[in-house]
Amino acid sequence: MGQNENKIENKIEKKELIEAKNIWKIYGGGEAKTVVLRGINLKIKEGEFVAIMGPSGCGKSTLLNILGLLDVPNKGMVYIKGKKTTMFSENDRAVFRRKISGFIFQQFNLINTLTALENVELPLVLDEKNKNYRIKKAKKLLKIINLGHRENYYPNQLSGGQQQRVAIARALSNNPKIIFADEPTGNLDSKNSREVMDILKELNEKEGITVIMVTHEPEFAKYASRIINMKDGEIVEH
Ligand SMILES: Nc1ncnc2c1ncn2[C@@H]1O[C@H](COP(=O)(O)OP(=O)(O)OP(=O)(O)O)[C@@H](O)[C@H]1O
Repeated sequence: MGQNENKIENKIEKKELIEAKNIWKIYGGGEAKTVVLRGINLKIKEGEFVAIMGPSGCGKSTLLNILGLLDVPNKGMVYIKGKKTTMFSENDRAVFRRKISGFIFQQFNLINTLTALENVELPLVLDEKNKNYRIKKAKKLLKIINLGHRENYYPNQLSGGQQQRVAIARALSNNPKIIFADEPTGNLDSKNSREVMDILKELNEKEGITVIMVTHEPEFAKYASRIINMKDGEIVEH
């Protein structure tokens, strides 16, 4: 088969990785009732880099958490590779979060009493990988993000940009297929932000990892292959 045909086949084979159908999220009741998501419909294919944008409070993080199975909607359905996630057991959801997904947050969420190396190793400890494998893998990942020389530093001895890179290495330790990033540059200056975005872009382009990222910043949304704009709990524009 020629190269062109191969390319076409790859295109056809790119499946729906995540589909959200009519997602509603409502907090509280009575006067305190807040409708955060109002019937969101969304499809994300394998290998996409999607940026979710919109004003503060419009429901971006809530949507990301629901797509990443960290949270559940009040109504509607999330499908992972066509499978209804309501059919997932609590264990299936945990496996999806631990083995298929990597999470990156604005606040880095590193453990301050663990070194950079130990932070990256942690998901592998939870995954019961042996010590040799863990250390080898964590060292390799720290090298990839150019922090090999800081493996024994604690988070408070690292700059914000370095901490976020450690958090990325940690998110990569389980070879995830999808990275969920919630304002990954929110606490970084523009130089460090660009570095983090370049890493995400490279992971997407070279490793084929699907990236779903919430951001405020149009400059960084441009790294994505698709931008989804939200307003008041709805998607207003793809
Ligand atoms: N646990 C909760 N209980 C009640 N309301 C909540 C809860 N979590 C979020 N909300 C509300 O849901 C709305 C959407 O929050 P969300 O964090 O998804 O917005 P966002 O678009 O990510 O905002 P930002 O850009 O400021 O992070 C907000 O009005 C928030 O106050």
